[in-house]
Amino acid sequence: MSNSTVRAIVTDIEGTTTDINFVHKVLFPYAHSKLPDFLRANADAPAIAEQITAVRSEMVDPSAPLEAVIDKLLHWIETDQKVTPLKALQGMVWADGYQRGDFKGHLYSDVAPALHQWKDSGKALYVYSSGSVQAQKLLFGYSDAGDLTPLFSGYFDTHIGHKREATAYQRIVAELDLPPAAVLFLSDVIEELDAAKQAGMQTLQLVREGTQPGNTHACVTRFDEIAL
Ligand SMILES: CSCCC(=O)C(=O)COP(=O)(O)O
Ligand SMILES: [Mg+2]
Repeated sequence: MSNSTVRAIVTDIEGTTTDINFVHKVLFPYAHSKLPDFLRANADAPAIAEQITAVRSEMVDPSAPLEAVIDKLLHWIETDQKVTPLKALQGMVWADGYQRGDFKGHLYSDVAPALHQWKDSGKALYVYSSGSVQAQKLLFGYSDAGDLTPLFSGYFDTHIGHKREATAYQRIVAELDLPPAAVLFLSDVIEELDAAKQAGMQTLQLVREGTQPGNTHACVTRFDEIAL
């Protein structure tokens, strides 16, 4: 694929830059095991109390005890719910894991060279993931290709909207202050690509191992197949 009209690239993480197995078999189990004690120890810290309040607002009983809040969060992890307060708390717990060297952020081997090349050729790079902005910065900051955060001009999470809704992409494009057609969105998930296309963005599906290709968006299997 060759396209010189692209001025900015917005990339998804899970299934696009990063193996789904890293997210589901390393990050989610780590959060599942550490979150209960993290919350018990830090529930009164303002940044954490704010997220606990946000979880309670999603529960039938808004004054549910902390242990019920923990059970709710563990259920959301087990069922891969993209709920904003869960994502914020996961980011806080993963910070400790990255800093201790328990794991590094997985990137497919083609990702870092392509990001460097696109940045060097004047493209602005952004991330849009359901993981919190903190979690995104950690994954790219402690990645197995080194600290890639200087390459990115910005990060978006579910505070801007949900990834299957066109309004989220309209807001992203407005923040980038570019025409939608000058922005390329990369993802493995057809519903996300459909929403981005509805907002006027260019789209490209990453078909990594195990991804089902669709037929409504152009596809590549690796970042080095994308010539911009
Ligand atoms: C930012 S790393 C953790 C990813 C995550 O929590 C997640 O739910 C994956 O979401 P994505 O939008 O990247 O598919
Ligand atoms: Mg994805």
